[in-house]
This record gives sequence, C-alpha cells and structure tokens, in this order.
Amino acid sequence: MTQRFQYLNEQKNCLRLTHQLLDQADVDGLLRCLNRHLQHSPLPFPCSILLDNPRQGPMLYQLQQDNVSPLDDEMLLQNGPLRIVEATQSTLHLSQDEYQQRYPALFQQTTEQPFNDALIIPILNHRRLLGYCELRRADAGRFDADDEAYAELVGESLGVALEHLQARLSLGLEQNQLCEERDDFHVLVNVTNAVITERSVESLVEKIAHEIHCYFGINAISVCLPDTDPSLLNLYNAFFTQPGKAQRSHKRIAAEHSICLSVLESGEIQLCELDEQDPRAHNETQLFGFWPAATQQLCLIPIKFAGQVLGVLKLAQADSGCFKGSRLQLLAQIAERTAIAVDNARAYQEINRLKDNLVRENHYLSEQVESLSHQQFDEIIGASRSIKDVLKQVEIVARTDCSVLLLGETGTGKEVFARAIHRLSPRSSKRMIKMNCAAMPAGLMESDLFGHEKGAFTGASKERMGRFEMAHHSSLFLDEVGDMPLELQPKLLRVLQEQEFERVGGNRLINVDVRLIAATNRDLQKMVVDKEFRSDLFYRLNVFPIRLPALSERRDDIPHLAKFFVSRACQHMGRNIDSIPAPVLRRLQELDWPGNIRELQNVIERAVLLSSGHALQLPPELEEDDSAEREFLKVNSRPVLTATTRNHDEDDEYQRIVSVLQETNGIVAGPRGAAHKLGLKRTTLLSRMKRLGIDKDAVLE
Ligand SMILES: Nc1ncnc2c1ncn2[C@@H]1O[C@H](COP(=O)(O)OP(=O)(O)OP(=O)(O)O)[C@@H](O)[C@H]1O
Repeated sequence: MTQRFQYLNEQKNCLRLTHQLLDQADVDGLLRCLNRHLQHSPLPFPCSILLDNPRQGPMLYQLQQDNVSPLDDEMLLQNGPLRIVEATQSTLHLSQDEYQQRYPALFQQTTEQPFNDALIIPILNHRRLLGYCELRRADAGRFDADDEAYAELVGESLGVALEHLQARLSLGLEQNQLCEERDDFHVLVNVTNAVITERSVESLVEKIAHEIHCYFGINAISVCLPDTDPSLLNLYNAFFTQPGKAQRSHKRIAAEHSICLSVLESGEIQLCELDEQDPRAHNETQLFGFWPAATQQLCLIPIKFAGQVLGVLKLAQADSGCFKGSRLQLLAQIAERTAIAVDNARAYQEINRLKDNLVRENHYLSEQVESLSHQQFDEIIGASRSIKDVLKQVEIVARTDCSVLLLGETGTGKEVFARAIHRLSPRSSKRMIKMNCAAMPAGLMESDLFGHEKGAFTGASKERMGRFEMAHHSSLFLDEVGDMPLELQPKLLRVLQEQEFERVGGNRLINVDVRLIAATNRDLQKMVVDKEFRSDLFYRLNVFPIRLPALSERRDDIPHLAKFFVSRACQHMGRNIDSIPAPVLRRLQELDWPGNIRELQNVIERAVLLSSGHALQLPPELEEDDSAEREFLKVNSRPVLTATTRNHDEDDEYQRIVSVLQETNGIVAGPRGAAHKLGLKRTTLLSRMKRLGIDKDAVLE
C-alpha cells in the first residue's frame, strides 16, 4: 500500500467516524462509537474520554465491560495530564512508568489492567480545549509517529462531534427550560385568572387547589386563615382522593401548637419531614380527617400581602422533590397570587358585612324615624294625675341602667314612654334599637336578637350582627315581650344577667352593655302561673314595672290629646280646622276607647278627613252603638216621610213620639227625656224623628 493510499484511507476512515460520532445523542454514545471504530482501525486499543466542562469541572468517561462509568473526582482529574495538554495543546506520549510517576493517584484510580504505552490526544475545537482522549496499549509495542498522526485525526473528529453534541444538548436544555418557564407561566396565569374574580374564600381555595393538584400532582392542599377568635384558625381543605376530584372541608382548629401558627407568626416557609409515626403527622391526620398515603413532607408557605401575613398555604406530599428549587419558588409565587385574592375576599366580606349592617341600621332607623315623625319627637301629651305619676317614675328610672317593664293595654303609649326613658338616659347619644317579639317569626328571633355566624344554619351565607350587638352602649326595646318563645327566654335571661352571649352557630362570647326596656299588654304574672313565661325572666324584667293607665282611666287628658291630634292631622292633610265643638269633646270623653290613644288618634284623623267646615265633626260611627249608627245611616239615606207618604205603622209611631215629646216638653235626652220614656237611645230617637219629619219645636206650638 502506497503511503498516499494509506493516508487517503485513514482520512476516509476518520470521515466515516466523524459521521458516526455526529449521530450520537450523548457522551456515552460517543465513547461506545469511538471504541467500536478503533477496534477496526490501525489503533485497536481501548480509549477513554475526558471532558473539561468549565461549569461542572472535568469528567472522565471510561468503558468498562461495555459499561460507561463516569468519574468526576475533580481533584484527581485536575492533577492528571489535563493541564499540560491544555497548555501545550499537543499529544502527550507516556509509558506506564512515566504515567505512574507523574500522575500516581490517577494511575491508581484508572488502571484496572496494566498497560505499556499511553497516548493522550487533545480534543480541540477552534483552538479551545474540550478535553482529551486517551489510548492505552497493553501489548509490548509502543505508539509511533503514524499512530500519533492517526490518533490526532480521531481527536479532531471527536472535537467536531463534541461541539455538535454540546450545541444540541444546550439547545435541548434551553428548549426544556423554555417549556418549563412557559408551563410555570401558564399555571400562574391560571391561578391569577381563577382567583381574580373569586370573592368567597371557599371557592378561592377550591380553584387554587385544583391548579396546584393538576400542575404539581399534590393531593392535599389547605389554606389556613386566622379566625376572629385569636385562639382559632380556619382551615379550608381540598383533598384529592381520586385524581381531579376534590373532597372539600372547612374546620376551625385550635391555633396553639399548630404548625400553621408558627408560619403565620414568622412569615417564613417551613418544610417538615413527617412519617406516620411522627406525632405531628398524627395531629395533622386528626385535623384533616384524612392523611394522603405515604405523605412525607409538609410544606407551609406564608400567604403575604403588603408585608402582612394573611394566611398559610399548606401542602402535603409524598414526593419531596416538589418542595425544592424552582418548584418551591413557583409555589411561593402561587401563594403571592393567592394573597391578593385572599385580601380581596376579606375586603369583600368586610364591605358586605358593613353594607349589611348599614342596611339593617337604616332599616331600624327608618322604622324609628317613621314612628318619631308620628309622635312629634316623642311629645307626651297628658296632664292627668295618673300620667303625671307615670312621668315621675320615668324620670327616676331613666338615669339608671335598670331594666324597665312597661305594662298597659294596647295603644296606651308603651313605646312612646320607652323612647322617653331612652331619651332621658345617659345612653341617649346612641339610637335605641327596637324589636317586636310578636311580629318576628319564632324561628328567626334568636338570630335576629343575637346574630349568627356564617353557615350557622341553611341560608346563613354570611355572618350577621344581632340587635343586642347593635344596642351596645344603648337601649334595646323589646316590645310584646310576652310573645318571646319559651325556649329563647333562658338566653335572654343570661344576657340580662351576664351581659354576654354567643351568636347562633358561634362559640365566641360577645360582651355587650345594653339597657333593656321591655313592654307587654299581656298579664305576665298569669303567664308565669300558666307556665307560659319563665318566672326567673319575669322577676328579672319586673325590677321596675311602670303601668300605663288606659285612656278610660284618664278621660281628663282626652281633650288635650284630641286637640293635639287634630292639629297634627290638619298639618299632614293640609286642612284648616280651628275648633272642636264642646259636644264633640264631651262625646269623645264619653266613649270607652278599648284601643286607647291609638284608637283616639285614628278616630280624630278620620274626623278631620270627613269634616267639611272649620269645626271638627265626628264621623257617624261615633254614635252610641253600632245599631244606632246603622239606624242613623238608614234613616238619613231615606227621604223624610210626610202625612201622605207614611204608612199605617209609621203613622202610629209618629203619633206616639209626638205625644211623648209634648209630655216631656220637647226634652229628648236625660232621665226625664222622651228617649228614656220611649225606651230608645237618644240618637235612635233623633234619627226616627228626622225620618218621620217630626220637628220638636213644632210639636210644642
Ligand atoms: N301620651 C301620648 N301623647 C301623644 N301621643 C301618644 C301618647 N301615648 C301614645 N301616643 C300615640 O299613640 C299611639 C300608640 O302608642 P304606642 O305605640 O306607644 O302604644 P303601645 O302601648 O306601645 O301600643 P301596643 O301595645 O299596641 O304596641 C302612637 O301613635 C303614639 O304616638
């Protein structure tokens, strides 16, 4: 074979080797491919590769019984031939003895079988050293110049292939990183989108848990938020016992000794290694009622917003790889987004609570403004002895904190006096809160009075403040207290005695300072005997009873009240009535008024409406009784009879009335009057006279 032919042949071999090497996906493949090639080349000796990676340090790849075993002992490799090859960028030719002498440690570590001669060829790419490859021959021969030349060609092929491989690997790496970044970004966008519109904590947790579960494969996700009661924490859990299907729960747990509390306080991420023997793991199981199989790690990440720790994102997982490096960073970013949403949800809850309170306060206020406007700001009309006695009692009791029980028939002014007591009391700067026990359905009364926590009963979607809380530092007027359900009475008694209570569905004691004014038109004492009212509550309410007299017991006040109501009604209706004739006032004083002042007020309003002139006229129903009224109306709606239109019976009646009138000298009313003699009521007689066309003056002529 001519030298030229041999040269061309070697070039061809190396070109083929280069192609084969370029097809390899990794360094292991390169090493295997190279050794296969060498077996059929002019240098049929085992070859190893050392790569000098500037970031990770040198790495030696050797083929041992067809297995590639990398060696990354940096000290050992740095102290080998690497640095001299780097400095000279040329082949190093060493006998075994020389090798052993110069690099004893590396020799010992890498020499399984003795060798005779070694060639160390630099792998260069554009004069940059990528590493070297090392050929060792165990036979008696030594490498000559031709061997060196061929080995250097192999080194060049390796340089090209390694450069290519590195470019491919880093491209793949970059691509992977890009994909990872894209996915991370995606999950963050998903979390942001999921939480941005969420206003309830429950659905917020559900959505975040879903994203975390899908992306990280984590099966137990909780969000822990502080409770209004500092000794408790709220734990919102989502557990994926089946892929993609969450079991949700909400628990209030004791804050003391819980891992969440330490994260809330420190604001630092906490990782806990647990196994089922660990008492903390046991504790977690108790809290969750669920323990994800083989859980080894708990990761607790603070949910921080504007420097404040709002809660904790708690994750339990078997694969601790989730809670490291970039994965942990991503979870922390999810916690940041969660914080914005938690803050929004809290703000929304607070706004809603305030709005509800405002609506309720407004409602109470308008209830009260309405009643105030009817009362000319609680003006109490009355100069009778009985009402003066009541006013004295009101003055005495108003300045104390003592409970007051207002007793009296309906419409006697119990609410008016309750307002007067509150207005004269040191609590008058706050408005009085009122509740009518008869108007409130029994089932709603407890939560209306004491408020409720969210979820306390079906439909309790929000926490709500009750009237007792609203009446803090003020007075609570319980109207119709006799209608309070028996089962609620002990709770009322407790507030009156201890000034503390719990909301419905809550276990937090709420302290209030409330002055109670109760009223009833029922006979509470009898109710106690009949076991319809608790005696202990009765005695507690009855500390200062004030009995309001019925209107029939204070007839002297009727003219004052009538004038007051007439002027007020005229104002409202735009009427001008400036006198109440004496007979009208007298008539008003005669009546029984079972509905008391309220009834009087209604009658006057009606009279104002019906009166045609400037003097008040009574409405027809104010006749002595209903039959008289009917008669009056009947008679008045018919034409007056004359001698020609009267029938026989009517004629008889005409004669009888005329003769009695003549006997009584025209007097109709009174014991000697015609009505009495005929056994008729005065008004009935007057109606009949009108109907029959009898003129009492004409009868006497
Ligand atoms: N002394 C008074 N002066 C002026 N108006 C009064 C007086 N007492 C009561 N009223 C008026 O009478 C009406 C009934 O009064 P109030 O509602 O206080 O009675 P009550 O005893 O609480 O009735 P109920 O038992 O039916 O609740 C109200 O319109 C009130 O303004």
